[in-house]
Amino acid sequence: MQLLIANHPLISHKISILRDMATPSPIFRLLVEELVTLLAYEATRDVRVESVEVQTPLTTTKGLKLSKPRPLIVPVLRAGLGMLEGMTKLLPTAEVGFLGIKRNEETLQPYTYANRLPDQLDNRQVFIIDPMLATGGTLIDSIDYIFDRGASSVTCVCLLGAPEGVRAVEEHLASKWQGREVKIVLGALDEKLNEVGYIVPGLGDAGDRLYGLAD
Ligand SMILES: O=P(O)(O)OC[C@H]1O[C@H](OP(=O)(O)OP(=O)(O)O)[C@H](O)[C@@H]1O
Ligand SMILES: O=c1cc[nH]c(=O)[nH]1
Ligand SMILES: [Mg+2]
Repeated sequence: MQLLIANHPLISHKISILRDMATPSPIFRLLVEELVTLLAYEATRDVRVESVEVQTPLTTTKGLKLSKPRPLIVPVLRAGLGMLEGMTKLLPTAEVGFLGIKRNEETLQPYTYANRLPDQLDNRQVFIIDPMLATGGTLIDSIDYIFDRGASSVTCVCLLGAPEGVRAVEEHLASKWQGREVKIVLGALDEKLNEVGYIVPGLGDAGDRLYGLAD
């Protein structure tokens, strides 16, 4: 597993505003979208491409285009939906599949309430988007759904991660999916989880910050 933590002043600046509890939902949504576009630049570095010949007004030259099968973007509902627009801006030809996963706030166990993924993902490059990687349970289940369908690689784009969650994902991959290609791109690696499974310093509940209270 490859872990990539963005180290860029613009990203840190935008994340600091997200962390601020006074930032209202409309600004929060805008910043999430901007951040995803910045992180997606790094996350898509290994996207598969093939050569094409391009006719410019002056000559023909070699260029690149995204290979088929097209990449698949999977936002994990609800909070991951806030990252979809930013991601499709960079990968406009990608397909989109959906996973609805909510963790039980007492047990911290994830529960899947929606799954609209293609049955077959053979040889597909998949991008999971979810702002928060806390205990890692949600990401582990998401990765399992995708590798069970035959995908060749998974890149996870998250805004904030906790060391405990990154470790849990790494251990799971080593025990179940050794040799599969997984990259995690984080806007920031935070300090720890608190006693109720929230990322510290974090930004609170990403779904609530994006869309208001729904629990
Ligand atoms: O790493 P974990 O401990 O599994 O926690 C991370 C999950 O928690 C949040 O979703 P939540 O369950 O709050 O659902 P929501 O997006 O509907 O608010 C977040 O968007 C992740 O999906
Ligand atoms: O800090 C956290 C942890 C899980 N989910 C969130 O939205 N925030
Ligand atoms: Mg939530």
